[in-house]
Amino acid sequence: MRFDDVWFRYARRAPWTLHQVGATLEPGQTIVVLGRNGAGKSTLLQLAAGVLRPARGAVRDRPAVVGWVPERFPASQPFTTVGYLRAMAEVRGLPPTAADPWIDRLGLTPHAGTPLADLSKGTAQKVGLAQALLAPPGLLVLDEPWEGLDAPSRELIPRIVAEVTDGGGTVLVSDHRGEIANLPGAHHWTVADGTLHVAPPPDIATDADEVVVEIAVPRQEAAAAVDRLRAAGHRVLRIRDTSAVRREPPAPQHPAVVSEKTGEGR
Ligand SMILES: Nc1ncnc2c1ncn2[C@@H]1O[C@H](COP(=O)(O)OP(=O)(O)OP(=O)(O)O)[C@@H](O)[C@H]1O
Repeated sequence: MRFDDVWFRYARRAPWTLHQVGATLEPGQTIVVLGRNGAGKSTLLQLAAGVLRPARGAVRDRPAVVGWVPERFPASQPFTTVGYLRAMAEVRGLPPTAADPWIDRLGLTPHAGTPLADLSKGTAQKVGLAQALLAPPGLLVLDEPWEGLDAPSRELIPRIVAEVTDGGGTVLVSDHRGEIANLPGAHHWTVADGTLHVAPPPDIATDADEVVVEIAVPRQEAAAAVDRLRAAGHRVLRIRDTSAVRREPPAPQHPAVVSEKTGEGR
């Protein structure tokens, strides 16, 4: 997918919010969008998701399934949590019960019968996250997904991001809270002065007494391996699924988990 010389403004005579945006998003990539308040991060994400349309240029080759989590989930809809998510599953062409695993995983079960309008901000955000994940997204767009979430839910975000990219999806996420450190290997895009600046993933920073050990594990064991490594005090720096990036057919490939022993029990 790519931004092909995209220009956008909110009104005909208004100054351009974004101009001359050109960038490519590859399958399997995580891209973190940085920038000061009002720089245009949300605007860029909405253009990526197809919520906004460019005034000039185009967003090309957008994946068929887009998961879009806005900064504020619009909770003023006449549904309960379970009613909304099951209806969204049907909109996606799925059985209504496809919503149930996400209700469970995101800790929404106690709120299943609660009207959306009565949910706390964090719980409403989780409903927004669940609806975006009902069908595996080829593009997942997360606008400040950590906002309002409790600590256990915040820890879920990097894991969900890794699952989407491991499956060959692309994740575009904005971040002004510095949670970016939890998405190792992500590309950094910065929006400033109405334009987009693209940078490759920063080099892995290591302490003088550390080494990087690359290991490969079966795909279905990757999440458990990451959990075990972290529990043992290692830093997991990057999860790479080269098969997904190259669009090769699913087979017994081996995603690499890069781990560092800190020696300090971090
Ligand atoms: N619906 C709108 N109508 C008019 N102007 C808008 C609209 N939404 C955003 N803007 C303006 O466009 C600019 C970019 O806003 P945007 O929300 O994309 O920035 P942001 O980087 O996401 O900011 P924040 O971190 O505060 O969410 C800002 O000047 C904002 O006021």
